[in-house]
Parts: sequence; structure tokens; C-alpha cells
Amino acid sequence: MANIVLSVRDLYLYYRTRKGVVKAVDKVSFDLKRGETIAIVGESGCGKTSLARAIIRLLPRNVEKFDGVISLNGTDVMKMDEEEFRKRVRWQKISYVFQGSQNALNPVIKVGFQIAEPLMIHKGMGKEEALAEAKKYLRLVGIHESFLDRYPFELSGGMRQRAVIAMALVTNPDVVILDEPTSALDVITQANIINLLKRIKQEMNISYIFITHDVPLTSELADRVAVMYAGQIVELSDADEFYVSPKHPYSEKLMASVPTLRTDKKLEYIPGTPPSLINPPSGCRFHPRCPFAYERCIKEEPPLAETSKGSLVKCWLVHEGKR
Ligand SMILES: Nc1ncnc2c1ncn2[C@@H]1O[C@H](COP(=O)(O)OP(=O)(O)OP(=O)(O)O)[C@@H](O)[C@H]1O
Repeated sequence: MANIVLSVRDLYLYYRTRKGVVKAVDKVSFDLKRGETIAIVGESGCGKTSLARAIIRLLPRNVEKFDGVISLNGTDVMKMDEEEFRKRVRWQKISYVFQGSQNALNPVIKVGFQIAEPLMIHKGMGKEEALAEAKKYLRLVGIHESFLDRYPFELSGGMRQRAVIAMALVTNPDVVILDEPTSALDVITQANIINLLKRIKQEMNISYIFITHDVPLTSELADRVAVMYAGQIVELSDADEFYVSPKHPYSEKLMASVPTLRTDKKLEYIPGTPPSLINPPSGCRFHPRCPFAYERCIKEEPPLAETSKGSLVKCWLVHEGKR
């Protein structure tokens, strides 16, 4: 399809550890359209950050397996060697706002220079031209251009996060991966950042992969929601459908654990803990925590297959019409 900017097929990222091989990303597939936001949600440790790092190829040393197809505008970037990927893809076409990045700005370098730097490194721009461009992007993220000459400690947390977003946008990438972009911020600042991301998405027709464990936060931005559990996508649904009627029992439990204002809804929690990614459970990985699991769920792995409503769901109950 012409408007698909990023296509991920059968992506694996396993880590080698002393205790065994951690299957952090285990056969993940999805497509991202131009201008679309996919929210990737799931409990801590289910592989969200590993998926992001696999896509932008920022990998640790202990990788056991890194495999699959990642097509960017129709080109399989997995076939590129590190040098070509660094020159043509990372930060140029796909950029990454990593977890806690507002605290990772270099404290002794002025904010403007830090925003301009990707242009000098990746686009070969001279300093003056890059700084002029940085000024434009500072404005875009709602920071007055006078802050170009300030140091990170002179900015509030929210402003630092805006600066980091400007850094991710300055090369005009096709895809921006946002990994918990608001996690260290108060709720008002969080809302401001989400509104900013929404405005930029519309203005630049950019695609986001928005990673978070905070499901309600995604509702303002997401066009589709992908739920990850134990290294796999277990549901991929249109956002409108997902928030009203999540299909996978895990998605349902995630939504049921979200507080809503002024209702008598009893908050649920998901009993047990996410499974080991070294020895994940047989069949459906959620079966030990699923109240509806039956024999087939224990024995056989369900496919991630389309339901009548167009959602992709990895659950035997759904496929067999039991839910
Ligand atoms: N370099 C590594 N070596 C070994 N195991 C790792 C490594 N990085 C991550 N893991 C493990 O991989 C699994 C997935 O971690 P990941 O950080 O991708 O999950 P996450 O869903 O993003 O969690 P969080 O929301 O807490 O960041 C976890 O079990 C984690 O401990």
C-alpha cells in the first residue's frame, strides 16, 4: 500500500543472558501509515522499548538474535550494514525520543546547539544554517527562540522535553518513536506535550510510534493501539474500537484497571505477573493469567488474526467465537 511508511515483519530481538535467552521481541509484525500514530501499550517488561530499539537499531552487545524485515518507504533497511543505516536511516528517517531523554541533554552545551547538532552530523549543514533551522524548530515546539542560547538547567522539565522533541524533528524524519515521552512530567505538562505532539503530527504529516504503559494517555493521539504481552503483539485495533471494546482478555484487563472519574466502576487488577521471557508459557503466553483459558490456549499458540471488526487479535477464544 502506497501510504505505508514503515512495515515490520516477523521481527525478533533476543538477548543473551547468564540465565538463558530473553525473547524480548518475538515475531512482531505491523504496518504504520503516513501521518498515523500507533500506540504500543503493555506492562513493564513486555518488550516495548526493545521493539523501539530494534526498529532504530540501537542494540546492546548481548544480542542473540536480531532478525526480520523492516521496510521504510518500501526499502528493506535490515539489509543495510551499520554504516549505511546510520547515514541514511537513523535520525534522518526514523528518530527516537527515548525514555527519560529530557534528563539526558548535555548540561554544558547550549540547547540551540544540541538541537542543531543532528543537522550538522546527519545533513552536513554548517553551524549557522543549522542554528537557524534549530530556531525554527524551537518555535515549532512552543519555546521562545531566545532559549537557543540557554543551557538545559535553565529550562523547566516540560521545556526540556519540548527541546528533545525538537531534536527528534529537526531532520524532518518520516517516523518518530516516542518512548514514554511524558513519564517524568506532571499531568498538566503531560497534557501540553500531548497537544503539542498532536499539532505537529497534523502540521508535518508525521508518523508516530508512541510507547507507553499509560493506556489513557494514548487516547488523544493514537489512531491504532497495539497491545504487547511477553514480547508479542496480542491485539492491534483501531483506537476508537479499542477504547470501547478491547478484544483480547489481556487488553480487556488493562482497560479495566484504568480509573475513570465519578463512576462506581470497580477497578480490576491483573493477577500474577508477566511471564519470564526466557521460558514463556506454552500456547498463549497469557493463559496462566487468563480467566477464560481452556485446553487449546495451553497447548497451541493462537495466530494474530483478523476479527470481523477488523482488529487483529491473538486469542483462541476470539477466533472460536467464544467471546
Ligand atoms: N540488554 C538486555 N539484556 C538482557 N535482557 C534485557 C536487555 N534489555 C532488556 N532486557 C529484558 O527484555 C525484556 C523487555 O524489556 P523492555 O525494556 O523492552 O520492556 P518494556 O516493555 O519497554 O519495559 P519498561 O516499560 O519497563 O521499559 C525485559 O525482561 C528486560 O529485562
